[in-house]
Amino acid sequence: MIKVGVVGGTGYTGVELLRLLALHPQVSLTAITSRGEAGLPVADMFPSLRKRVDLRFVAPQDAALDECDVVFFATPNGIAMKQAAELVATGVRVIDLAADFRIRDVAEWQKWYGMEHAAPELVAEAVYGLPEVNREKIRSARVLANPGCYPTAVQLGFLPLIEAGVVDISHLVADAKSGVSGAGRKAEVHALFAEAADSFKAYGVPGHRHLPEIRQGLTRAAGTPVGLTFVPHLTPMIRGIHATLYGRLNGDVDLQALFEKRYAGEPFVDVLPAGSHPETRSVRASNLCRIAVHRPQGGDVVVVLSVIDNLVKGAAGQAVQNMNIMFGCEETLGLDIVPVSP
Ligand SMILES: NC(=O)C1=CN([C@@H]2O[C@H](COP(=O)(O)OP(=O)(O)OC[C@H]3O[C@@H](n4cnc5c(N)ncnc54)[C@H](OP(=O)(O)O)[C@@H]3O)[C@@H](O)[C@H]2O)C=CC1
Ligand SMILES: CC(=O)N[C@@H](CCC(=O)OP(=O)(O)O)C(=O)O
Repeated sequence: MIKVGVVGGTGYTGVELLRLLALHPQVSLTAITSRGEAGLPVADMFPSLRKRVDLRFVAPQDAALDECDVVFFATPNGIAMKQAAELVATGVRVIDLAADFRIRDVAEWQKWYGMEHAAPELVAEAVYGLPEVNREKIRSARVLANPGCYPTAVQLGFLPLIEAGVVDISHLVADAKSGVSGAGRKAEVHALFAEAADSFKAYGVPGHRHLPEIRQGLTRAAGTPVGLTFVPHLTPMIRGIHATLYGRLNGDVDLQALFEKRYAGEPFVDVLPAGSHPETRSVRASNLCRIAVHRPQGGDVVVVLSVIDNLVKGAAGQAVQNMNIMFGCEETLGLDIVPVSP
């Protein structure tokens, strides 16, 4: 059994991790932390976990974390980088759902995240956990940087085009919409029902912190820097990301065959039949990314539609997928979920 700790068990990605891990046949949940709720039974805060999770919250520095095989950090940016080195030194593997280890250029990370990095030496060894790209490196990772939610949807949509060299990489456009749970469980005015419901808005147009992460992944695939415009939007749904991606084609190519071939054998990427329009509800609560590719009017613009559940393939599900790879489990273990609909 894999002994698992979760730092940040009271947040949205934390409780999503618990939902998935509670039924994972190879996992023994060992420590779940909260700063304010230490001592409280987890199921008292989340009745959905009654009779599934039989632990009480402990403090984030509790010694029980040292006894784990792997610790997930479902915490705000800047927390895992302070605790990871100590855990890794005692043989505990770390999976960070935040962004502390995602950007290889530490100066670039510090610019976007507005803080000094506490463990630059771990950034150098950390593995970026997008299994569809990095599966082999993930197996032996001691520090795993779980990708961001928008970066997951956008990279999976663009990668087949970039890897095949069929798109103009200097003018890529990613127009992405997220549900409100993307902002986390902490109280914030813009996420209040009366602010976010029955309304729709873009944000972060001059520059969102996921831009350097997406650019890093696409540049690696292209082998040369890409030009990307990324515009996130907040949409009044709870879960889900819908990314609409645009690029100019270099020549004639069978786009449907290209995408089907790239993701053949990938358990969590579903390339839909030609002409499809995926809905976020078709992946709700599952670890799937569903993709459709279009070439409107037979012109030279390709439009890719990519949908995920931000809390699952965009966070906790991908983190469990990475844990499965790191510990030699079947990659789909605990993640074989039929999406909830409606
Ligand atoms: N929501 C989403 O869709 C996605 C989120 N992420 C990333 O995952 C991380 C968690 O996000 P999310 O679950 O939404 O956030 P929440 O705000 O919902 O939860 C944050 C959690 O972190 C804990 N926490 C806060 N500060 C500290 C601290 N100083 N030390 C230890 N624990 C702390 C809180 O617990 P307590 O206060 O009880 O200690 C809480 O459990 C973030 O980095 C986020 O950017 C990544 C992809 C998608
Ligand atoms: C809707 C919303 O607010 N989304 C968040 C992004 C989601 C997230 O948590 O960011 P990471 O994946 O980097 O951790 C935002 O734009 O800040």
